[in-house]
Amino acid sequence: MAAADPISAGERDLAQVLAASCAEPPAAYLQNEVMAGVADGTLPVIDVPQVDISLLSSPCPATSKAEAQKLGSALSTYGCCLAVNHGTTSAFLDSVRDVLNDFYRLPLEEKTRHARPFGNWEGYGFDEIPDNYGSLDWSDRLMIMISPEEHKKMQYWPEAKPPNFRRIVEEWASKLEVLLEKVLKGMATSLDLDEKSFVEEMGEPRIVARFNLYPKCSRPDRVLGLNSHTDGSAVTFLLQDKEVEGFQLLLKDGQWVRVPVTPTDALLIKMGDQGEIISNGEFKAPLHRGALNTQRARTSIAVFCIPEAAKEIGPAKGLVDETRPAKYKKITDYERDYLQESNHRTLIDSLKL
Ligand SMILES: O=C(O)CCC(=O)C(=O)O
Ligand SMILES: [Fe+2]
Repeated sequence: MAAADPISAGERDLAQVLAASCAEPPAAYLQNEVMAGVADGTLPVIDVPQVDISLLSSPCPATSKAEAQKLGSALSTYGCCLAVNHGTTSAFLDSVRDVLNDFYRLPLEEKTRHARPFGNWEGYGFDEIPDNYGSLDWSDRLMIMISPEEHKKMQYWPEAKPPNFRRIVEEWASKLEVLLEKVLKGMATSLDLDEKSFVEEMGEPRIVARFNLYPKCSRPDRVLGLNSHTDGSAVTFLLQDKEVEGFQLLLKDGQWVRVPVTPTDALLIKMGDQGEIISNGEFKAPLHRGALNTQRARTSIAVFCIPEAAKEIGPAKGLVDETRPAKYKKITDYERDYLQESNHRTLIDSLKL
């Protein structure tokens, strides 16, 4: 649990001023050592497998099953895949990127009208810093629950500025609800489960959007935009920057790789810890991080799809029998514990049987 926010908003602004002037970042942001390969382009690039979401609901059973198997295989090998034909046009995704950029261009007084209060995760501003947290993240973020309707806290949603924010994000939320259901059905189908199985395990999903801005940084070899972590969600959708690369992933063999910028209308689908648990470890939540560069700020939007708080989450029934024991304990409201945990791997590890 965090006792107090050790870094004030003033210091955070300083980080951005420093970024602009290319001076040395404050010590609290520095990783212990130079991270060879993180920022200098020497890490290998992976070709993330593509999944055509429209084919998951093809009237031809062989076609939909084959696409579901592509999804399942990507999620078990890489913990992620690139979704195409996911029901949202490039033009609409550009308008989502535009409202993010318009928000971050507002003066600080305007953004802090939606500031995250101490003890909350929702709102504008940096994350609460748990005890024993490593180096700070070189990032600014706005985090809001975008679905279901009854859990939305509109005081954290930009209203008049930027003018289209609410309309665009609400429209995106309804598209993402539909996409989530298709992806959960595809995941279940790939494991030979009833297609509704994961949808039912999740209950009424909570969908949280995190609008990330990573300012440029003079020391991308010592500072991360986002420290390495797994997501606490079941499934995460990531809308990447169209031009600036920075998302990196740890493969099963221990190799960090760069994920290239995404084609304009593709969305990255990523497993979170609860996706790993529900699938009894068939799908892997990958460790990932955000790298920086000296030239340009980078943005991304991560959308976390989280099971209903009251639902008990554990390996899906159809995946456990005498020959395939449950690999994880059951848990309720994993997300609450996750948000308080400084080392996210420890939390899912504590559930392993
Ligand atoms: O910015 C990125 O590419 C990654 C974002 C992310 O992992 C997160 O917000 O959890
Ligand atoms: Fe993440």
